[in-house]
Amino acid sequence: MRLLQTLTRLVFGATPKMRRVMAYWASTALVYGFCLTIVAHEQAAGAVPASQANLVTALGVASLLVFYILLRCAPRLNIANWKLALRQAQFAIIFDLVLYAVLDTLRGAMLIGLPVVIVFCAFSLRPRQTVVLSACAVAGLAATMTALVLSNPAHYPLYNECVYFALTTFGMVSVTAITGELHRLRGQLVEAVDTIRTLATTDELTLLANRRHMNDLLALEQSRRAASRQHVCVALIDIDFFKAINDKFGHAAGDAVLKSFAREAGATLRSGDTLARWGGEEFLLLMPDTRLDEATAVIERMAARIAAMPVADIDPSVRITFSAGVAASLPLERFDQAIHRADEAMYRAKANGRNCVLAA
Ligand SMILES: Nc1nc2c(ncn2[C@@H]2O[C@H](COP(=O)(O)OP(=O)(O)OP(=O)(O)O)[C@@H](O)[C@H]2O)c(=O)[nH]1
Repeated sequence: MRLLQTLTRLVFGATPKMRRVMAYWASTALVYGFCLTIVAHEQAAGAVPASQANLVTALGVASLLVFYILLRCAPRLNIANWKLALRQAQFAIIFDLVLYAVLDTLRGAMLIGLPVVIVFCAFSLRPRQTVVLSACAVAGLAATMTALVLSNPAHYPLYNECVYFALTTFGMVSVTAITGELHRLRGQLVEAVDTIRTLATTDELTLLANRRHMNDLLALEQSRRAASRQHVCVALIDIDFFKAINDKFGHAAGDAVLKSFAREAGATLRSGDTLARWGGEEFLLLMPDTRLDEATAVIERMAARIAAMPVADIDPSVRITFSAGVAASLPLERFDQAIHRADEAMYRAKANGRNCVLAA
């Protein structure tokens, strides 16, 4: 079982992205394999000369190997995915047309290969690139068919080739239009997922992380620190006399205070810290890799900045202060226990006259 896993990782790569790319390559290999089986069948039936059959077989196998190596090495060689997809598609179209010219009774089967190539490009090329690729494929088909009709009109009747050409062109136009639509819908889906992610993780008023997102971050931090055993601190921060601000200046002014608080408090934090709106005028601060004395210093610095913060809509003489409780999360302790101790410290800070930071 482990040997199979190692082999799979070796052949198809370790990352999900690489495995998806290799799954596309494997599908292409299947299609090539099918076409080369037809070539072998026609060679055995004497309809295709051995020299031509061997040449296209060697070309098909070599291209599969070259693209396999390029796709596997693309991240290291810094080659963009779409560039390789485009090259693969261009080669597949030429190979398909060569097979159409080389094969005899089953050559009509090759026509379905052209729309298949366009479908394969649906998620890697831009609509304009796909349109140009389709147009080139149709032009190539027209040139191949013309050459065949001119070289041997008895074997390649003009009427038959025209019917094949018209139907294939119709198929190509339809598939190209559908891939364009798919591309547009995919763009909309990516945007919608982004919006949903933002709505699900951000507090609408303050634009800080919301409580749900903070709970996810705490769970993530819990598993991370289980391995690292580093110091982590949490702090609960509650704005003082917030009800009085609402009552005196109105709810909109209260909202402005919350927004200003979030902006100014966020500006005092280090890159690894996360401040979330935990409830109405209460905030939870998560400080990874931080000792208790460092955490207390961070919050005191924040208090000084908040006290100096001007807020639109309220009397400039009113200073905003907060009370905070900070706790170090003990090794192997769940975060909710540390948050509970920070909460108790915060209530003591309130009872002590507010506008202070107390460690649990
Ligand atoms: N403007 C505004 N007010 C809010 C929001 N969420 C909660 N509040 C108000 O915040 C106030 C909190 O009041 P209290 O819990 O009594 O706390 P406080 O007045 O700050 O008193 P202490 O915490 O003891 O200093 C309540 O009046 C809530 O209605 C909000 O999003 N916007």
